[in-house]
Amino acid sequence: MSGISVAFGGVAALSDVSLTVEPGQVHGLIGPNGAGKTTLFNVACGLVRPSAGRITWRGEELRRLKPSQLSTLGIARTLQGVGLFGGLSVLENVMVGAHRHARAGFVSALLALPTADKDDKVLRERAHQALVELGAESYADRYPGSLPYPVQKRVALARALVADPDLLLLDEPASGLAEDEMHELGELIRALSSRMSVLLVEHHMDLVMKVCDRITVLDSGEQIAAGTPAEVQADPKVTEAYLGDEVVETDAAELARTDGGRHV
Ligand SMILES: Nc1ncnc2c1ncn2[C@@H]1O[C@H](COP(=O)(O)OP(=O)(O)OP(=O)(O)O)[C@@H](O)[C@H]1O
Repeated sequence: MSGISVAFGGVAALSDVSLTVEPGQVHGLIGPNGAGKTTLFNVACGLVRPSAGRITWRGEELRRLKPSQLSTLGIARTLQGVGLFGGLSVLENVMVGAHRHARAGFVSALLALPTADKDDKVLRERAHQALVELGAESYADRYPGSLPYPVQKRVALARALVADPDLLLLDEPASGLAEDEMHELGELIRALSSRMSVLLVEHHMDLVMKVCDRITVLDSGEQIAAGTPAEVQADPKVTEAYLGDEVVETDAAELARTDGGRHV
């Protein structure tokens, strides 16, 4: 993505931001609250159309990118909300992510032609493998609503992985996870980078520093730093941006205490 700008109702959410995810690398996108991370992530998913800038994928410019194009482009994503289908089993949810590997079209599936049957078997097998990779195969027949949040997150990740993407977009995959689950997630993301590139939006700094090859830092819609984890950590502009954020959070916590926490 280069020179990306986005404005919501005249207010700039992103100004001239550029970011390249290199093949086989994990690229972190960080910044304090309201920095513009989700907005940039949504631009990459085709959910938000930038007012300026270019999105290029494998050397070709993607004009008017739509979320529905992602799977054909070899791009998969997980969103902040888990977004599983409540009426489908875990296995079926994951199968939805694998549909780009189906050879039969919608019509033959509808008419239950033999190709569709064969496809169904292949997709089931792929989905099962993805669940095994995420250690969630024992939940295959359960429904998402009955599962703990961390398991739902794994299923959502399995659904993204089953498409065998070249680029995986992850928006806050560690939110709501316990320390050991976060550690496992870190190992998994590192392992994934041998077969795909990853763009990771994440608040947990330990995780970001551990798994990313490169990091872009946003603050108030502007790119304030980019580089390796060590370079970014040593950048005074980054420390300053986060300090401001902590002061705001401390104020909020203080307010909650003095107000008995009723309004915060
Ligand atoms: N749909 C929208 N309409 C109006 N303003 C928006 C919209 N989405 C985001 N914004 C504004 O754009 C700015 C960037 O928001 P964004 O959610 O991208 O930041 P973020 O870095 O992801 O924040 P957080 O870490 O809190 O999730 C904020 O000022 C936010 O209020």
